[in-house]
Amino acid sequence: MTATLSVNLNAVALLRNRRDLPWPNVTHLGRIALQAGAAGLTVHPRPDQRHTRFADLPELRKLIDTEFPKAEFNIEGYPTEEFIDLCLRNRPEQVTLVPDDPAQATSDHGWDFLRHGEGLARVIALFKAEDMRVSLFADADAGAMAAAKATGADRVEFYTGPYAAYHNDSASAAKQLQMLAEAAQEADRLGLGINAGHDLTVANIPALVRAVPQLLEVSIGHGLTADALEFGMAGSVRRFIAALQG
Ligand SMILES: CC(=O)[C@@H](O)[C@H](O)COP(=O)(O)O
Ligand SMILES: NCC(=O)COP(=O)(O)O
Repeated sequence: MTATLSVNLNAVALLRNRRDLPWPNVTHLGRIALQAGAAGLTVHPRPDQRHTRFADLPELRKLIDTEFPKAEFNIEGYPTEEFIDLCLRNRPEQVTLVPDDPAQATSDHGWDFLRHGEGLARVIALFKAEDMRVSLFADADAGAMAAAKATGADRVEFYTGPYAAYHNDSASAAKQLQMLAEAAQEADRLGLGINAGHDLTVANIPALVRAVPQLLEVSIGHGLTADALEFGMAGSVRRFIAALQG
């Protein structure tokens, strides 16, 4: 089964925020992405609202509900009270919990499931009681998958930054792919669904989907937005979907 594409709109929002002007329109770029075949939209509203703003979320929820009822909304973030409230108010199909400090420039590691498992389990139970699927941002570590499963999460999202970083070093990339493949096999054995994301591109996706055939969903923002500056949002969504087909 081909992994689905969820387009992360953070980079579009960052461009919008440069001026006090309503363009580029985040909701309309999301509409174009869904019209072009994306299966869903992702945002990671950070506490400082540096890119995606809290006010963007109800607009994206309304877009999916009224124009693309089969699409999914995926909200990513660290489970503060503010984030939990944002999710309860905007009711995403999927919540992806990420262990980011507010000061971080971007997401750059997965959860320490042994250290944070109990707290995660409480938040996960809350979201699942509201019929939201929960995914946990995870490093490619097969040995951590049992602790991830014990939290009650539905899926893990493997952090693909370390793989993507070696775009000019095939031996190191191969090692990262092996770690991803082994972690995915263990997650699958335990009944965890498998997502992936961070720094994915048209160039590095085919090897990833070959190494991780269990992949259900990729969420892509930075590389797709950069691609869209050249090919347009609709063209880039089609390019990334083709890359997912291997
Ligand atoms: C969790 C992850 O890797 C990305 O989803 C995240 O959205 C990146 O955040 P920025 O867009 O703020 O870099
Ligand atoms: N979860 C990954 C995501 O949503 C987007 O990451 P990136 O493609 O902006 O690096």
